[in-house]
Amino acid sequence: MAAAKPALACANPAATAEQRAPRAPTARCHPQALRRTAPPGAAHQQPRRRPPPRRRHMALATRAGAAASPDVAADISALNQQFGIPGRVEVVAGLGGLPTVVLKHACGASAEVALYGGCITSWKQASGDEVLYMRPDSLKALAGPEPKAKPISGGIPHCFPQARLLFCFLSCTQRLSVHRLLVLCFLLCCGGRATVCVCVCSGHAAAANTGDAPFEFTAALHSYIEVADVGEARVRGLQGLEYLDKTADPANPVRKREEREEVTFEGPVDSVYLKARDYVELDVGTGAGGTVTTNRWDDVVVWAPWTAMPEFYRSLESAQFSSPVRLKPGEHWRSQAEWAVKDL
Ligand SMILES: O=P(O)(O)OC[C@H]1O[C@@H](O)[C@H](O)[C@@H](O)[C@@H]1O
Repeated sequence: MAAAKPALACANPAATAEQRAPRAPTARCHPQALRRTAPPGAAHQQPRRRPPPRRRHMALATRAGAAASPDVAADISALNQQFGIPGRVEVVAGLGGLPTVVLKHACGASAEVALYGGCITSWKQASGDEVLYMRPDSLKALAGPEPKAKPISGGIPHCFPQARLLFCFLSCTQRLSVHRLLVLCFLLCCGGRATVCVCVCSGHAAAANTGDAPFEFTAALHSYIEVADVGEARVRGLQGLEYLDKTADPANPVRKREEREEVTFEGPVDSVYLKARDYVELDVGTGAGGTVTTNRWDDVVVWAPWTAMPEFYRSLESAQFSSPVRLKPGEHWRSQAEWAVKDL
């Protein structure tokens, strides 16, 4: 699994010494990304050995408000009888004190999911390196009083009508027997009904119309990926696609065709690539990067704000934007996105 490799650092043995060495800090680099840059040689180290995991699992139908109660621990323990996944799950007070589910795989990779919006707020590689970016302004907003007025911006928010402002329910568990990944399902009820499944390196989104009228929506997995060097970051896999350029005026996007093999960032970018391929990669500027493989998401959004603040992240999203999903009563929709960190 890609998660076993050092995050966002070049681990390609064939790379030159210059390519393998961490890049010198530049004024345009985000400090967090720099701290994560692997030291020379680290790319070849084996992930730290960890003690055998305790087998603990997650609660069925756990209410967000009860997430930290002793009952939850009991539920988790009971579920351990049912599933034999190599890892453990904990419910903690996460960002802004929000109830957050932590999934830890035996290989060392982990993910954190805030029940507020079902937002994935952290995804760490086996090496401990964080892949996702959390916006500092978002963290400040989360520290405010309830009810939350703003969604979490950062990590991987689930864009679905109203979903980012709702607390979700931890709904069920399942085991992927082939990959033996930890999987959690979060249930968001809003208009229709959406289920978001998260495992350590992939996500499923599903929606069902449980009402008695047709239901239409757009949706996205709005993944924020932190980059080490914005000047070196590039996205591949978009050449030849039509896209809506929303940079100048989001309400009146300009339709264009992408001629570049690699999309680079010299200023703000806000583009919706239409009918995109199911594989895109973001080279973060270290010779490695994040890849997204999708199933049944039509579009890809590349969004890079260019603010006065030194926020160097890129949002590479799987989206259903150009053709809204229309569900009749009783119908359902399902899609999948899988993220990985690879040498590119
Ligand atoms: O809601 P957030 O996380 O602040 O992100 C907003 C941005 O999300 C992007 O998906 C859109 O393309 C941008 O137009 C928009 O500004």
